[in-house]
Amino acid sequence: MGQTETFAAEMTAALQAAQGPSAAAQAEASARNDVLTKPPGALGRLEELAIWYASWRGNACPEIKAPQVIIFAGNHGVVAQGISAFPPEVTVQMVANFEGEGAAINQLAKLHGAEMAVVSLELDRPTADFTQGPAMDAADLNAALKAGWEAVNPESDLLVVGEMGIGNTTAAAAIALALFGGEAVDWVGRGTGLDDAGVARKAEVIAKALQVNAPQGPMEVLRCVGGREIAAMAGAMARARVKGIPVILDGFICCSAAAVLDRLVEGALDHCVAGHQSAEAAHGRVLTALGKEPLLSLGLRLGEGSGAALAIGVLKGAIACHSGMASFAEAGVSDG
Ligand SMILES: Cc1cc2ncn([C@H]3O[C@H](COP(=O)(O)O)[C@@H](O)[C@H]3O)c2cc1C
Ligand SMILES: O=C(O)c1cccnc1
Repeated sequence: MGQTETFAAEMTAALQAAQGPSAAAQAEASARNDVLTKPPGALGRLEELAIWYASWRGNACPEIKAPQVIIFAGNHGVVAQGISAFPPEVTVQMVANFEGEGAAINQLAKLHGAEMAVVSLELDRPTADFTQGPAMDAADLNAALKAGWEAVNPESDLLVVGEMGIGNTTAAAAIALALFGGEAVDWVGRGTGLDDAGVARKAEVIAKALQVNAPQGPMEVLRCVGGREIAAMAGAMARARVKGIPVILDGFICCSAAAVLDRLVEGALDHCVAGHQSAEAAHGRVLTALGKEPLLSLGLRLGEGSGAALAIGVLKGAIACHSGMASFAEAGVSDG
C-alpha cells in the first residue's frame, strides 16, 4: 500500500473491503470434523478452533507450516510520570536480548517453529508524554502503522504480534479507558510490578491523559494515547486480516491494539483468537469487551507475544487432529 501520509485511511479502507473466511472450507471442515474417530465434541474447543482456522485458510484440511512472530519495540514519554517499575533503557536492552535469542519469546517461537522478526520503532525518539498532549503526530502514527503492515510475511500461515516498550501498559490502559469507558482504576494494573501507590498514580495519569487529549474515534485514541509499537501491532493485525492469515492475540497490550481495530471496522478481529489471559488486572475485561475467550490462563504477565506463542501449540494440536485423524469409515470403527 501507498503513501505514508494517508496510511491510516488506506488501511481502514482495506479492512472494510477485506474478504471474510471461506464458507465452503468452513462447511467442508465441519463435515470432516463430524466423521473423525471420536465421540462428537470430544475434542472440545479444539474442534471449533480447527474449523475456524480451516475457514480462514480456505482449506478444509490445513497444516500450520509457517508461523511468524513479530516483536515491535517502542519507547514512551509517559515514563516521566513514574508509571513503570523499570527504567526505559530496558526497551533497547531487551531488543538486544531478542537479537541474541535470550528472551522468553525466542524460546517459545523456536519451540513452535516460528520465524521471528524484531522491529524497533525509533527507540531514541520516545513518543511525547501524553499527559501533556498527543503521544504522536499524524506522521508518527502513519509511519508506525505502516511499519507493522509491512513487517508481516504474506507467505506466513499464522501470526503472533508481541511488543517491548517500558511504560506500555499505561498506554494500553489509556486506550482501553478511551474506547470502553468506565473508571480509570478499572483499566490499570501492576505492569512490570508497581506497588499499590504506583497503580493509583497510573490511574491518575490515564485519567489526565484523556482530559488533556479528549480523542474522538479509534484512530485518534491510538495517536493520542497509544505508542509506536502498539500502532505497529494494529497495522500488522490489519494486514493479516486482509491476507487471511489467522492471528493469536497476546496479552493486555496486544489486545489494546486489537481493540482499536475492533472499534474501527466491524469484524476486523474475526481472524483472531485469544491466546491467553494475562495476569494484568484488566486483560480479562478487554477480552470480554472483544468477545474473545482465552485458550490459556497461566498467570503470565510478560508480553513479548509469549502467551500467544505458547498457544501456537494448542492451535497446532487442533490442526494435527483435524487434518490427520482417520474417519470412522477409513478406520473401520463403528460410529455408534
Ligand atoms: C526485563 C523485562 C522484559 C520484558 N518483556 C516484556 N516486558 C513487558 O513489560 C513492559 C510493560 O510494563 P510497564 O508498563 O510496567 O513498563 C513492556 O515492555 C512489556 O512487553 C518486559 C519488562 C521487563 C522489565
Ligand atoms: O498482559 C501483558 O501482555 C503484560 C502484562 C504486564 C507486563 N507486560 C505485559
